[in-house]
Amino acid sequence: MEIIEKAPAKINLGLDVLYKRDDGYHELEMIMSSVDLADRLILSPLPTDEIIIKTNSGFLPTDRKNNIYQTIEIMRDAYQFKSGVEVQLVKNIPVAAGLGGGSSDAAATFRGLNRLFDLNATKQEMVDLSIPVGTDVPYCIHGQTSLVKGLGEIVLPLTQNMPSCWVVLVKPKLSISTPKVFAKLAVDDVYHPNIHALKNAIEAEDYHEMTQHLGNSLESYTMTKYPVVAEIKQKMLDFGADAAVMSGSGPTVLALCQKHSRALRVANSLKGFCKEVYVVRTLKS
Ligand SMILES: C[C@@](CO)(OP(=O)(O)O)[C@H](O)COP(=O)(O)OP(=O)(O)OC[C@H]1O[C@@H](n2ccc(N)nc2=O)[C@H](O)[C@@H]1O
Ligand SMILES: Nc1ncnc2c1ncn2[C@@H]1O[C@H](COP(=O)(O)OP(=O)(O)O)[C@@H](O)[C@H]1O
Repeated sequence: MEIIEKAPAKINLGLDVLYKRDDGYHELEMIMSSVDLADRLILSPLPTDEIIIKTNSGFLPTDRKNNIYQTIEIMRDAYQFKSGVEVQLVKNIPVAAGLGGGSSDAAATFRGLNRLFDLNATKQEMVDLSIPVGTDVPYCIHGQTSLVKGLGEIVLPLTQNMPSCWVVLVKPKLSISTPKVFAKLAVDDVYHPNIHALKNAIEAEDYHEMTQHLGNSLESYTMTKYPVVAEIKQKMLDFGADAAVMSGSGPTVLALCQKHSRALRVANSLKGFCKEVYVVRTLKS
């Protein structure tokens, strides 16, 4: 028996860093949504108790460092099934891009194991178990446009999906260290996007108003350190995107376009500049 699960990329339409907590982490308030750029996982049971991960990506660990591996161990512990599992991961989401690929793979593994072994786990039970795997996993288990708070463990689905549109994703060839970004952030000085206006615009299904409120507190530090990120955003706007913002801790920048022709124009204009350019759609839950 085989189970196939899709693991869509997440985007941060809004990311506000509220303050630095006593434990050193930063309290966040975010609006997250998902797009149809997705990894694919094929899960099957094994006669032994092994966990085997096979992937087309040369860069990923296939041992306990992989979020999929950790998820299988956590679910096996919680639901006491003995069987081993093989997961074939078809990686389409760029790694370490601010698109939550690893977290989405973990969420797909929770869903897939639930189906494969008839575990009857509720969404909330999976969310509770997922927190140690990664801060974006609870959102990825919910999977619909949400207000996300804390470090990512509080997920409040909005009453509406984000208005449907085209999303252009551009990832420069850069690796950005998330710990470094947070460590260097001047918290008292960051830009605070208006997350509540963004939430209200989405819930009112007002595309134009939504585009006015995209924003990311981490953007200005990253753009100063890596000017190419600012250049990508500016080019997207110059070529007619309705709005553009960096996703998560970057370096991917996303642009929203209502018209497909406009999205193609933005994408084509950036292809000579960056190798990794994707034109995708928003997802409906
Ligand atoms: C910024 C976000 C938003 O979706 O997205 P991505 O860029 O990963 O997509 C996430 O909160 C990224 O969380 P996560 O992916 O868990 O970050 P990690 O790499 O584990 O974080 C490493 C380090 O960054 C700092 N950190 C991280 C998250 C947070 N809310 N406050 C922090 O101060 C901590 O020092 C932590 O040890
Ligand atoms: N299944 C997985 N897919 C992607 N990355 C993974 C996975 N499991 C563990 N990782 C590790 O997690 C790190 C962050 O990956 P990813 O989720 O793609 O980034 P981001 O949080 O920026 O969106 C990578 O350095 C990678 O080695």
